[in-house]
Amino acid sequence: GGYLKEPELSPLQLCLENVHRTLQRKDTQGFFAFPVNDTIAPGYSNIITHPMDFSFMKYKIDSNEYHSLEQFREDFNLMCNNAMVYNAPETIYYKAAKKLVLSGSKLLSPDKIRNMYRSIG
Ligand SMILES: COc1ccc(OC)c(-c2cc(C(C)=O)n3cccnc23)c1
Repeated sequence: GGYLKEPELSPLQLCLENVHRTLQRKDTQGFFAFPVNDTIAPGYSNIITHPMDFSFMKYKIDSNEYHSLEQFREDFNLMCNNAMVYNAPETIYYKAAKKLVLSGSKLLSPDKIRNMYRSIG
């Protein structure tokens, strides 16, 4: 809308926005909404070499950096795995990541991915 040129989203981008929104809704506490920083997580940047969070994934969708659903799933799994590397198993972050990665594995199963590709033609 409006007079400024808004980039039209491709079918894959629209599909990724939907998947991203569905997964982010499960992060009710917002632990995965933004990058983890060394202030709230001491030594984080020394331990986690490839940080990932939902805001960065959204940026990558909108800048058309994902060329497949699988590439998106890799970033999602990276984000959850980072939390299970940095945080001890008894922490709320580790437990939230474990639950989130399970949700993602269901939503992004090979069968679900196949059906999504069929729907975007
Ligand atoms: C307590 O409130 C918040 C708010 C935002 C957070 O990350 C964006 C986090 C957070 C998120 C994480 C993760 C995901 O490892 N974390 C690890 C240690 C300490 N804090 C966090 C916690």
